Amino acid sequence: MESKSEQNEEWSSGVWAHLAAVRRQSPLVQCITNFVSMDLVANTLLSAGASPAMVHSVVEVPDFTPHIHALCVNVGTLTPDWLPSMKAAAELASKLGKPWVLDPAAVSCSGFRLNACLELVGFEPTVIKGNGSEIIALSSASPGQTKGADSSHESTDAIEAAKSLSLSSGAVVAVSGAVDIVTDGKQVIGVHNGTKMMQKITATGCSLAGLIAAFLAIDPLKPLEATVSAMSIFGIAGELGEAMAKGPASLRMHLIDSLYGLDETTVLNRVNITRFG
Ligand SMILES: Nc1ncnc2c1ncn2[C@@H]1O[C@H](COP(=O)(O)OP(=O)(O)OP(=O)(O)O)[C@@H](O)[C@H]1O
Ligand SMILES: Cc1ncsc1CCO
Ligand SMILES: [Mg+2]
Repeated sequence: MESKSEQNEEWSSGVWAHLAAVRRQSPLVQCITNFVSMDLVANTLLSAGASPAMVHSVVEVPDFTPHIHALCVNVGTLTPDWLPSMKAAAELASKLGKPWVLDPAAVSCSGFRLNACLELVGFEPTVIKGNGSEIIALSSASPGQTKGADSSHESTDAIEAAKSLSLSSGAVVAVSGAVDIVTDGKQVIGVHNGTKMMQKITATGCSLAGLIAAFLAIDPLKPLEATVSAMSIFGIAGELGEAMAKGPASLRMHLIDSLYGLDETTVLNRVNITRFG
């Protein structure tokens, strides 16, 4: 049986290899994301070495989506006129075998949003990334209590919901929080990187979903590993950023700078990943 630190060492080299591949290959990531998050998602992707494109219109999907390497769909500010482009892009990405991420942001806000997310799950996302409350609501297909975009659950409260959603949808399910949880329905991995203050910057979860899409683009056959790597890298950037920050606004800036400047030694030293169960 491998020790915890041996397991962590194995993960670390994979995490660095994934970031290096994103920087080398600069995958094109189409993002249909909410108004709050567009800027931070795009800047996160650029700092990681990927190429973001916020292409939203349904009329552009047939021309553009065939050229992308991955797609991220986020329903955070959903209105009825946005849903057709999300569905069209998701359907085409799936048909063309391109990885895509669904972020069911604030899914509990309304029946409209919950139904939209359930429809999008039908287009077979590669990864579903939400916070604890979002994953619990989507997994049970019932809204429960809502705090809007914020979570009222710990990510670890959502482990069973995440496993069940993964088995029913075929997607890898990622739950962000103090410990980021990633599961394919069988394995459950915990990523312990990150810092509490990241919750105080709006759209860090949305940016993480975009980053996961970039990591899927460079390792599409290993969605669990690519997702774990993206979560660890984003968390490490947050940890380094916090050391320079005075509060959330400067953490936002330092997080982006830290992501841009990450080197191999820092990544290998800071990755903190364990298996659950
Ligand atoms: N208590 C915590 N300790 C460490 N890291 C945290 C903590 N809470 C959140 N994070 C990190 O913050 C990032 C965003 O996660 P969070 O769960 O807040 O997303 P979210 O609710 O979807 O955010 P948003 O909807 O604003 O985009 C993740 O990288 C996560 O690991
Ligand atoms: C604050 C907020 N409201 C809808 S989406 C969003 C960004 C974080 O999900
Ligand atoms: Mg979110």
